[in-house]
Amino acid sequence: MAATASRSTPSASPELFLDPKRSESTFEEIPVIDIRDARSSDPVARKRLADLIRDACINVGFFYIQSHGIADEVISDTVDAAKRYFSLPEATKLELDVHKTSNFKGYTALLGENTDSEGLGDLHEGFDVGWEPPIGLIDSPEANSREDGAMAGENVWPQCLPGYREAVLKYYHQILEVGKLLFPLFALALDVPEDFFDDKTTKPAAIMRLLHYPPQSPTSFETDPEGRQIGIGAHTDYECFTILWQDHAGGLQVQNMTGKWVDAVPIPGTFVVNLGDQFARWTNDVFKSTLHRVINRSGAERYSIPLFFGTDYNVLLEPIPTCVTPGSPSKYEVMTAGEYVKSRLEATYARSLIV
Ligand SMILES: O=C(O)CCC(=O)C(=O)O
Ligand SMILES: [Fe+2]
Repeated sequence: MAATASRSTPSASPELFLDPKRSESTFEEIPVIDIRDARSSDPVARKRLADLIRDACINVGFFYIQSHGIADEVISDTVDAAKRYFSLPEATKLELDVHKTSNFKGYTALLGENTDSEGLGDLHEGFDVGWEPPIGLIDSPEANSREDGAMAGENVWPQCLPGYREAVLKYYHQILEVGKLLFPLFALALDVPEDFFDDKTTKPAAIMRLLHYPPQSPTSFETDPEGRQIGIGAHTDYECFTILWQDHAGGLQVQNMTGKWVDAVPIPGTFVVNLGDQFARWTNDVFKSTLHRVINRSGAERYSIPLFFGTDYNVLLEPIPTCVTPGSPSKYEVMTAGEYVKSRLEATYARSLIV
């Protein structure tokens, strides 16, 4: 179908989303978007912001956000917590081995994941956390009404690190609020009502990971000259979108349509946002779930914290009406978000070369 709508003059027409040019995107840079207007009640300002987000989602699948409102101290306390945890003896960390839980929470050792099916294991270790009420709010209505289906289960926490759980949950809940600000903007960007995701995101299905990447040593290139053992192998994320904090080490790369790896260089004061496969499913591939990887060649330890936002786990991943037309029919089998995420996690861990 021919598409004539210009991205700078958005319309409600589905043709806007079906512009063939969007799949030829050869971006060289990742846009930086100031999201201060996400908190504005001015519809014009919100629409302007949504238009910038739409452009990034259709052409790149990645963007940086600035003016997000999270204090540096909240971030640094969490990074310190991560450093303390990853410095523990391996045996202590393995007490919380992710394989001991049914919902993939806790510790993943170095090479414990193989994100790229062609890879030889990922050179990172991680600690996974799911939603739980903020400290002191055990009886929150959200906690009492959760139906997490395939992904149900509690977090696990190291008992030997005072303050760890507090720091991690404080960051988790603040970044969750940033995610909640973005969902209505994604809806606006898709020409559906701003509240489109409201009833689908009542119990945020949000997994957060603390990640530690040791520097990639020359030896790993000797044993793996083809570079199949890197920080995290080339992959797309599983949920709707990810908000990622990364330190100054660098190493995150994003692939454009020509196959070129573009560096997502660390920009102080920003988070990286990238779209995942649930959004590709919701939007019938109008929003790009872009391939990315990490190679830590900085010579220093690298730390990062992605938080993956999905819809509630019991919500069906069904294509958004503006993204489906007779000429562009729905591509994906409908399933719940929980079933989808669990199947992807199972596949990633099943490829692991260690058990
Ligand atoms: O550590 C990073 O910068 C990216 C991590 C990532 O892509 C992931 O965990 O899915
Ligand atoms: Fe990722």
